[in-house]
Amino acid sequence: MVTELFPLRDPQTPLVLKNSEIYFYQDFFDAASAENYNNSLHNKLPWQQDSIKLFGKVHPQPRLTALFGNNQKPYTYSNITMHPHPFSPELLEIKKRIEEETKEEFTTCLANLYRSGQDSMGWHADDEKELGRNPAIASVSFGAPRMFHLKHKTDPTQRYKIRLPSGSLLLMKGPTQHFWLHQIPKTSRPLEPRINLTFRSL
Ligand SMILES: O=C(O)CCC(=O)C(=O)O
Ligand SMILES: [Fe+2]
Repeated sequence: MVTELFPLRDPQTPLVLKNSEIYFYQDFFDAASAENYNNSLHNKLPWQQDSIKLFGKVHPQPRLTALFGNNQKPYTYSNITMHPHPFSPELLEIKKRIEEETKEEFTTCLANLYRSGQDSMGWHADDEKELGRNPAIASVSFGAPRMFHLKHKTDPTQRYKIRLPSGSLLLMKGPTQHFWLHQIPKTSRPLEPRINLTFRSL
């Protein structure tokens, strides 16, 4: 059974999931700013489509991506190595807002563009070595709402989903990546594109 989670009244209170520290701000950006960011990031970011190797076969990734950083460090996940572009003023503005709220500092942003409900991201944890132990990952969403699924790595009773609307911020920190996997599943509902920015520190 997958239990749907809803925002808490106070976004500075962590969600009640064991072995995790997850915060959810449903309206981190107001509707007008979220709409502006959605349009402008869609048009301006240098989107690319990499290929991934799954069970020995090469597939185009089911979404577009772009990496930004304030250092030159490449980021490797799922056998893909990405090299960062410099941050645009707009991405820096978003990063600053998130850093002020979360009291975390980020060096790197992975941008994901889900062109339709057919684009997705499979189960994974953001546990790459270069992120260090107990990484803070701040994830903002613009455009069509999508379901974000969480499942505990060793306790099969622990499965949740949370709807990420435009302008929301999800912050995962502490032991979360050690104990939990997350995914954005495909959906057959016709959907507009969605942009997700995940801020990390490398
Ligand atoms: O699109 C999302 O909300 C999730 C993105 C994600 O998990 C990632 O980039 O590692
Ligand atoms: Fe992730």
